Amino acid sequence: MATLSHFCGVKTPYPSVLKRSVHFPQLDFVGTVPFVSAPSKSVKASCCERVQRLVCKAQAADVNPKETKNESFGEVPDELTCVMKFGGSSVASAERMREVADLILSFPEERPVIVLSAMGKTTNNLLLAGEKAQSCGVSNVSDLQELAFIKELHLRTIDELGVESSTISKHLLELEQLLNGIALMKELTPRAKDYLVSFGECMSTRIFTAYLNKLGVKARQYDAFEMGIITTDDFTNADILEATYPAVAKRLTGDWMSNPAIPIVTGFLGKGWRTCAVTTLGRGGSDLTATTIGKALGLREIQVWKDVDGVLTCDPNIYPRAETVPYLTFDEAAELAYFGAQVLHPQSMRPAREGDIPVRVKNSYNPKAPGTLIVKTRDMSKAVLTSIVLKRNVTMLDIASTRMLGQFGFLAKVFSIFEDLGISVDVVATSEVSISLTLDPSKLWSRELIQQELDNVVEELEKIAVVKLLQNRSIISLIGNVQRSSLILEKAFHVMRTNGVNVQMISQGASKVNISLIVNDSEAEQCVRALHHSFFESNLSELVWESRSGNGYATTTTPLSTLSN
Ligand SMILES: Nc1ncnc2c1ncn2[C@@H]1O[C@H](COP(=O)(O)OP(=O)(O)O)[C@@H](O)[C@H]1O
Ligand SMILES: N[C@@H](CC(=O)OP(=O)(O)O)C(=O)O
Repeated sequence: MATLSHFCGVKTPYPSVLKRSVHFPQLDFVGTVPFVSAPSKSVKASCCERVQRLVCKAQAADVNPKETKNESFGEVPDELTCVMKFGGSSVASAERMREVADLILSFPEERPVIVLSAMGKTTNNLLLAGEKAQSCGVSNVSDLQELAFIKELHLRTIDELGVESSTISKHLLELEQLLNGIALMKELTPRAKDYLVSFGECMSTRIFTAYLNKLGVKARQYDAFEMGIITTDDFTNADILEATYPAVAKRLTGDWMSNPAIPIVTGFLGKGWRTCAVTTLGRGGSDLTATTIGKALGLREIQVWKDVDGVLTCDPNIYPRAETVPYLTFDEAAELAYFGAQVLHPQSMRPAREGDIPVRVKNSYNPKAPGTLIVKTRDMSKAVLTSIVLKRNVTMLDIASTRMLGQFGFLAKVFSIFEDLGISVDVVATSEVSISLTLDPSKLWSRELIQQELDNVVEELEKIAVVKLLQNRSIISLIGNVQRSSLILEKAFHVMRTNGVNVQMISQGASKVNISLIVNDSEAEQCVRALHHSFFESNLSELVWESRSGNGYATTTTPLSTLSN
C-alpha cells in the first residue's frame, strides 16, 4: 500500500505522525496516518478531513510535484523489459482478453508492464449514462440502457473467462450509486465525470488480472491514481507531473522485488495533486500512461497495441487504402497526434522522447504485422510525405488591426487575450497588422462552453481589431519531410486546384514536419482522398522530373469525383 511519501514521490516532512497505512475511499486516498491501532469505519470517516489537510500541508510544505526532479528512479529489475498497452478494441470481449493473454504469454522471456483501457465502448457508455442521469430522476437510473450495457458486458466477460463475479461486483454497485448521486444532484461536474469514467479501466484491469491469475500467471492489478501517477487538477484533460516518474518507479520496482507479478495498470487515469481526486488524461489517454511508465522505468520499448496495423498514411475511415507507415520520428508522431490522428494521444510522445524509448504501434488483431516503429531520428533522405491528417470542425479567426501599419505590440496583444481566456491556438499565419488562426475546441467537453468561450474571445478581440469568425473549417496536415516543402506544396496545391478547392490559409509548423492547409469542412474528406492518391499511389520520381521540365502534373493528379471511400 502506498504511503503519503510515496504518493508525493518525495520524502514527507511529517515522518513522526505518519504511522499506519489506511484507505479512505471518501477521499479516494491511500496513505499513512497517525493511528496506533487499526481504525474503525467511523474513525476513518471522522479523520477524512484531517488526512486531507495533512496531505495538503505536506504538499504545500516542500512537496511541489511540478518541480520534483526525476534524478534517480532507482534500480529497475532486468526482467521488466517493456510496456504493452492494449486499447479498448483489444480488450472489448472475453475472446479478445483471451487473445491478449495469449499474446503476452507468447513472449515468455518478457515480463511486461501491461496498461489496459476500458473494454471497448465502455467509456462512451459511462459518459452517456452520466449525461442522462442528470435529467432522468433517481428512480430511473437503474433503467438507463447504458448502465445495463456496461453491466451486461462486464458480467458476461467475467462469466466467459470463468473468474469470480466478486472481482468487480463492488464497482458495479458503486457505479450505480454514483449515477444515483448524479441524478439527485442533477449535475455532472468535470470532477464527477472523471470519477465516473474511471470505472471502465478499474473493471477491465481487475477482470484481466483475475484471468491471468486463474491461468496460473502471477499478475497484480494497479489503479494508476493509487500507484503514483500524479497529475494537474484539470479534470477531463489532466497533465502528468514530474513527481510521477520516481513515484511509479519506486512502487513498481518495490513490489516486483518483494513479490514478482505482472503489473496490470489502469490506463487514462491519474490523481490530481491538490484535490487527490481521480483525474483523466483526455480521451485516448492510456497511450500516455504507457509512455509515462516506460520513461519512469527506463524500459527498452513501449508497445501500443491497437486495431490497425500501425500508424497509417491517413485515417482508414476516410480512405481504406491507407498504408502502414513503417518508421516515424517522435516529432512526426507528436505532430500527427496533435493534429487529429486518433491513433495516438497528443501528449503521449513526450515521455518517450524525453526517455528516448522507442514506441512500437502494433495490431492486436494481426500481431505478425510489423507495425510502426517511432524513434528519435530516421533516415529522411527518401522521405517526402509520411501521413495526411484531418482535423474537422475547427474554428478560424481572421483578425485585422484597426490601427495603422507600423503599430508595434499588436500580435502580443492578440495572444495575451488567448492566454487570459485559456484558449489554445492551433495554426497561425500573420502579417504585421493581421492574423489568421484556428482554435481547437475539441479539448472541451461541453458545447455551451465552447460557444460561450468563442463569444468571449471575439468580444475581447473586437476591442483592438476587426474580427471575422469562420466556423466549420478543417485542417489538413501534411506530415513529412519539410526539407522538401516546395515539392509537397507544389503537388498539394496542384491537387487542390485541379479539384477546384480554395485553400483559405496555409502554415508551415516550426517543428519542420508539418504543413497545414485550411479548407471548408464539406470539402475536406474528398481532399484527403485526392491528396492520398496523389502522394502515395502515384510515382513521385516521375513527378519530380515532370516538375523540373515544367510539364505539370496532369498524369499524376486524380479529380476528387473519381475517388470514393
Ligand atoms: N493515421 C492513422 N493511422 C492509424 N489509425 C488511425 C489513423 N487516423 C485515425 N485512426 C483511427 O485510430 C484507431 C485506433 O486508435 P484508438 O481507437 O485510440 O485505438 P485503441 O483504442 O485500440 O488504443 C483506428 O481504428 C483508426 O480508425
Ligand atoms: N478509455 C479511455 C482511454 C483510452 O485510452 O482508450 P483507448 O485506448 O481505447 O483509446 C477512452 O476511451 O478515451
